[in-house]
Amino acid sequence: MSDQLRRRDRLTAESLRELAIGEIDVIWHREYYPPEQCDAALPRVVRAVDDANFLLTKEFTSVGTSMGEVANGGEIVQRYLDTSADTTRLIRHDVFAGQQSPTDLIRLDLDEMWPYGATVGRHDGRMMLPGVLRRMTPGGRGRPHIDRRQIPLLDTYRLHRRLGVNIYLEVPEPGAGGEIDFWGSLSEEEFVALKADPFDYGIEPERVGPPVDTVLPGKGDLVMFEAGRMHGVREVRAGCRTSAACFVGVRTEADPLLVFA
Ligand SMILES: O=C(O)CCC(=O)C(=O)O
Ligand SMILES: [Fe+2]
Repeated sequence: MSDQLRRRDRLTAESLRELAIGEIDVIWHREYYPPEQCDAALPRVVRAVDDANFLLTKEFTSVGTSMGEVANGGEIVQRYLDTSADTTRLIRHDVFAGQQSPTDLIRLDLDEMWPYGATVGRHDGRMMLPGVLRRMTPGGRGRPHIDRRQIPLLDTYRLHRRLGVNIYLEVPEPGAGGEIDFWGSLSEEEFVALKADPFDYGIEPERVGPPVDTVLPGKGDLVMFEAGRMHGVREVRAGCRTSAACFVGVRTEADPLLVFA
């Protein structure tokens, strides 16, 4: 029996439904976002990421205060809600000026593909951040982690699943790192128990054994997966890895999908 992930190679209404109910594990849609548009936007993306002030980790940088930073609740939740609209305008109008951003494109597709549409997550009448831009430079990586559903800001939604959505604007040469690794099942509680520091987002790869499957995304590719399955990004050894990302919260099939980042 193989532990390999069950994949689809197009984002369609059907593959989205399969991923949302756990019949498949990954949608890897090559060149979902046109590679020439990646190249056109990249200089402004890099500038925005360089100007950002991201606190979660030194392993990558990100534009906007993101959900990962508010996983433990506290005062930063207000900053998250206070900055989400400005960050969204910055990404849409300054960074992707005159060009559709990957996270706007995915929101439209999800809204049209899901039977009850997709909407930005809200909290106390304010919008969550619907997308981020992320960058890893040489030495950057994402240690194995689970993106939890049971965190203060998401609790009231009682999500069944939390899907990670990434569109890659720039990738290292093959062989230079940046692969996404996936591990087998581990519950949120088991993951939290494994973490040495509750405020750290992930754990050291040495502690979790070999992955069950790996994806090496190319420029423009969309990779969408159940983020409740432990995953991580291998160290970038040369070149840079830049992505637009969000999460999709799944409730029942009759509820709109929720987009947040
Ligand atoms: O950058 C990636 O490929 C994966 C990022 C990640 O951890 C996620 O989307 O949850
Ligand atoms: Fe993640």
